[in-house]
Amino acid sequence: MFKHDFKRYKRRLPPPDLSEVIDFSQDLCSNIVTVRRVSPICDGVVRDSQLGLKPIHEWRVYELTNRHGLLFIPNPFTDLGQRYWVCRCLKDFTYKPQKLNIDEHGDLEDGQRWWDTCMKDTEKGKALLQKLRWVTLGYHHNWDTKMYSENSRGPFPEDLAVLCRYIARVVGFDDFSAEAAIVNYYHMDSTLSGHTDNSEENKEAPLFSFSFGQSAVFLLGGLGIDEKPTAMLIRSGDVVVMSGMSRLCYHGIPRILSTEKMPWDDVDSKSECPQRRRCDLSATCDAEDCGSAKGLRKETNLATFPSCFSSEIIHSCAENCFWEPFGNYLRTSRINMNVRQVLYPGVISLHSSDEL
Ligand SMILES: O=C(O)CCC(=O)C(=O)O
Ligand SMILES: [Fe+2]
Repeated sequence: MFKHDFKRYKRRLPPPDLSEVIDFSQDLCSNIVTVRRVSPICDGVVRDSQLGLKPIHEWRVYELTNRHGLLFIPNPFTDLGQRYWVCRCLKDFTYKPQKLNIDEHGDLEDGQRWWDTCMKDTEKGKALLQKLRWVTLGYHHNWDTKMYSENSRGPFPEDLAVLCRYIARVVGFDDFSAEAAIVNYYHMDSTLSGHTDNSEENKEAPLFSFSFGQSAVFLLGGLGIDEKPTAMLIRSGDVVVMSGMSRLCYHGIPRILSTEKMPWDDVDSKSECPQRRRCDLSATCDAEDCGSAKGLRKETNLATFPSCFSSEIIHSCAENCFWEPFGNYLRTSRINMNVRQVLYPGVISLHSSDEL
């Protein structure tokens, strides 16, 4: 059943019927029996820092009633918050010590950075932009053995760990610790076939999935491959939490859907930077009417971000001329940050046999 639906949504011609795909951006009414609304926990979690997220009382949190523990939070991010993570995924998570799928291709010299090389406006740069498919952070996922190892563990970005810890507390998980992530980069024809994520020693901890850019059809099946999956539409900014029983369920992405309008397009269209120059990281655009300025600069108050967030990125990504290449990338791409806890609470390393 999973494979059958996967093929149906993947099909190009005739295009699939999307009427059964749950769209959480609509106010869901009670005729969708498979979804219930749950309350985010504000008490004790509210703090001055908003981390590029909307205030918690504005969040909606849904749970699938047929797959307990599958939580869906339609875009809790501010526009600046989304831009921040997109810049981190494209500019900062894409060089050593992170692992990239293109590491073995020999396209990048030692020390050369993927995003900088892609932005050089050369044929090679353009081709390289399309080649990046995944990056691993923290404990690097080994695609062959499907095992993590102490020998293949890098630092986990503190800002991403803080974001996950915050969202985890709002949905009732007090001791989540982000230790591994796969960042997936999809183009319009990309798919991710049905799989379960069970490489983690601790399979009880939830998994957090953040998506930016083009939309996607997300299928969540049962523990086995034969159950009919539930189809959900994931839009830019949406957060999916796989916890409880849903943590080990089959899931996959049969289709990327092109989205006419991105959350930040309103800001963009009103506000092309008149200087048409790229603000570099060390200088924010000083053009008075750089449109970015109006809506997004207001959000760059560093008091609302913990110090582990990059203040350079916070300030730069509010500027449209800095943001432009990132926004362009997203017009035909989707980015998904898939974050897992690997170890049980209180455990500091894996007890794998290769360490003994
Ligand atoms: O792209 C997604 O939404 C899902 C990615 C995923 O399932 C994974 O990385 O294991
Ligand atoms: Fe997965």
